[in-house]
Amino acid sequence: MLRKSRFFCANVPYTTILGFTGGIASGKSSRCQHLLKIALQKAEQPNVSLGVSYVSADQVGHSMYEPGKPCHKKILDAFGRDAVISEDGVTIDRRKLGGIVFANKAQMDKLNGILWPHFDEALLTIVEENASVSTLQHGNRNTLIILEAAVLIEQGFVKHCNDVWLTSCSKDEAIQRVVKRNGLSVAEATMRIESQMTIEDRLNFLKTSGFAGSIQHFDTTDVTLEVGLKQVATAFDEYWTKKLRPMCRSVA
Ligand SMILES: CC(C)(COP(=O)(O)OP(=O)(O)OC[C@H]1O[C@@H](n2cnc3c(N)ncnc32)[C@H](O)[C@@H]1O)[C@@H](O)C(=O)NCCC(=O)NCCS
Ligand SMILES: Nc1ncnc2c1ncn2[C@@H]1O[C@H](COP(=O)(O)OP(=O)(O)OP(=O)(O)O)[C@@H](O)[C@H]1O
Repeated sequence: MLRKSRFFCANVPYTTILGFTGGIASGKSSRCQHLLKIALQKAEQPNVSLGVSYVSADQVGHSMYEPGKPCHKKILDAFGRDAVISEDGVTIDRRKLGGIVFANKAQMDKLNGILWPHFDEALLTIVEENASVSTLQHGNRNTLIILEAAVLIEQGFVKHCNDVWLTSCSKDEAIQRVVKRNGLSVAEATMRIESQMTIEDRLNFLKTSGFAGSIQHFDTTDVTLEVGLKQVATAFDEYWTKKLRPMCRSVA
């Protein structure tokens, strides 16, 4: 069962976190960027008091092991300095680290064991900062945070989300996209894809774990990017009309 979210920000109580998750190369980023654009357009309508922000859990994850941060030293100690250090001798080389962890589940578990205990705190801090800026600086009564996170469910941040949108595509399609985009071999791409939950497991978790929010799933296998983005716009129109618009009216 999902534990109750402890997300509560005293100054910014009207925050909606829309979690966006899905497998590698399933189309999250392109859809999130489109969602951000259309949500910002809605927020500009007359008599609407809404701030909109985008948070990338990937970027937050990277920032957690910048030089000087506690996880930097922990990763060097756990994986060996020579195995993961970049040419500058200071920063951790994500390509090297990714090569190790995506090839071996035990190594991935080791990395997650270092980072994930601090991930909630790191993400909540960014969410609260965005919500505070929206409310205190821009005077918005409500804030929508679009949170893109491949491991939203695995890591547990889903408990803080009001609603969850997901992308998926077939394994073959994902392999092709990763090979093309990341220049990896088919075997390497397959290992990355297999290191994550399947869409069936993700949907099953949401439906059986007590998650109370709405769920929207986009299968991107056989749709062009253009059609895929239109699907997102249509889904957001409904989300806007039914959920956000009623609570975002500005007070005269
Ligand atoms: C493994 C790392 C070094 C690879 O870095 P790299 O720059 O090559 O890739 P990037 O960060 O852009 O991730 C690419 C994709 O890999 C997948 N991925 C990343 N971390 C994980 C993970 N812990 N478990 C499963 N899949 C992951 C995601 O689909 C992500 O979109 C990096 O992703 C990392 O530090 N991951 C651990 C932190 C984490 O859990 N981040 C995910 C937040 S959603
Ligand atoms: N519907 C689609 N049809 C064809 N290609 C697509 C489609 N959606 C996304 N792509 C392509 O697949 C690749 C991955 O897309 P995107 O970066 O949006 O996925 P992602 O889920 O954020 O990936 P990752 O988590 O690995 O960063 C990109 O090269 C993108 O152009």
